[in-house]
Amino acid sequence: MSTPQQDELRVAVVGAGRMGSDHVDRLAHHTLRTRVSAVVDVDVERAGTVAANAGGAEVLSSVDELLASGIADAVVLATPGFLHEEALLKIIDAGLPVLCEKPLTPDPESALRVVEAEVAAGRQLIQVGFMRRFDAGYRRLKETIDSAELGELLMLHHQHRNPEAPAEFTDEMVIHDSVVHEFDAVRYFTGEEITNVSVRIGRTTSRAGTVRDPQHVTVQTQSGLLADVEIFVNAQIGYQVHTQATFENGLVKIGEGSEFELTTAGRSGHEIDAGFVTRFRDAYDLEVQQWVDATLHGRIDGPSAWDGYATAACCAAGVAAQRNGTIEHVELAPKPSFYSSHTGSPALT
Ligand SMILES: NC(=O)c1ccc[n+]([C@@H]2O[C@H](COP(=O)([O-])OP(=O)(O)OC[C@H]3O[C@@H](n4cnc5c(N)ncnc54)[C@H](O)[C@@H]3O)[C@@H](O)[C@H]2O)c1
Ligand SMILES: O[C@H]1[C@H](O)[C@@H](O)[C@H](O)[C@@H](O)[C@H]1O
Repeated sequence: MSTPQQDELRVAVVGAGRMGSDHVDRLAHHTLRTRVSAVVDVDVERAGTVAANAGGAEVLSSVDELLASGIADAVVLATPGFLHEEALLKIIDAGLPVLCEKPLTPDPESALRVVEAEVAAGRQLIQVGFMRRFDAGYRRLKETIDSAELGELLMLHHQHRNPEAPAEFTDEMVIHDSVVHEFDAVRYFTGEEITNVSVRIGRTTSRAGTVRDPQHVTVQTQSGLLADVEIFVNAQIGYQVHTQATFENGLVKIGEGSEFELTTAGRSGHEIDAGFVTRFRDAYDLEVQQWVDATLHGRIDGPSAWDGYATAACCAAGVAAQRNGTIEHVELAPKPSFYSSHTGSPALT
């Protein structure tokens, strides 16, 4: 377990797929005061290949084996979301801090069990991987909202476009895999809970496979603010995550800019990211560095298990709204006082 005296955090990465391998690379080569002590995957061959990029990391095949080994001070959990609950309960039991990729769990019942286990453990151990809170544009917009320099925030408009969804993507995953980020974003920007969710589905792209795509999601917060999301998971054009914020005295757009704008032979424009790994690279880097540093000091500063639970409750309402075509109320259990002083707003550095 980490102590304030420790100067290097030994991290085990569980799940060596797309996200886990990216985190191994980040921890091994782009993060200070840490090293990857183990890579854990049921596919040990994959774990071995990924561990080779983190010289000296052990290769293990299960969370049980990891916890018995004692070779990690903290865990990055990057297995598919439906496997998170079981792993998190074991990691909490072992008293290890964990950066859990989103979603905390895909449904509110299991998410609440995780929250209750953390409360019973008596200290915060979980940070959820809502990396957008570490994106420079997100942080600047949050500062603008909090400072009230443009007056009151009136509305938020989000566009979330993926180039294409995997074949196994479902309507439910549109909500709990993708829109979960906007549920967290709205809660982060406003500092309020979301009270209701509706989903409308109109024309569908011929490229959509088994999902209905795009979809239009609207949420409302405790004070009445409306926010909407165009979620389009087979948009073809690349990866885009934009937000427009409408204030009483102005408008802010984030995510649409570019450091590289090209004009040539009758065309002008900028490149579009191919995926989240590049669009949010700086945000993931900062997320992981701040998590390592906070963990070395025995703290969790980023999005909490409560944020994971509250967004899971929004997802349940969103899936019901998709199915019923109604405005669905978000049901939340009482918030334990345990989380009352935790804002989940990382320090603005
Ligand atoms: N923050 C983001 O932007 C972002 C982006 C992509 C994925 N994610 C999240 O990261 C998580 C992983 O997604 P991914 O796209 O990397 O998935 P993936 O399918 O590419 O990788 C998952 C890995 O977990 C391994 N695994 C499965 N069961 C296991 C078990 N019981 N123990 C150990 N390993 C096991 C698989 O073998 C695989 O290597 C998901 O929760 C996903 O929602 C987050
Ligand atoms: O799992 C991914 C990931 O969370 C991305 O950040 C999001 O943009 C995608 O829509 C989702 O499928």
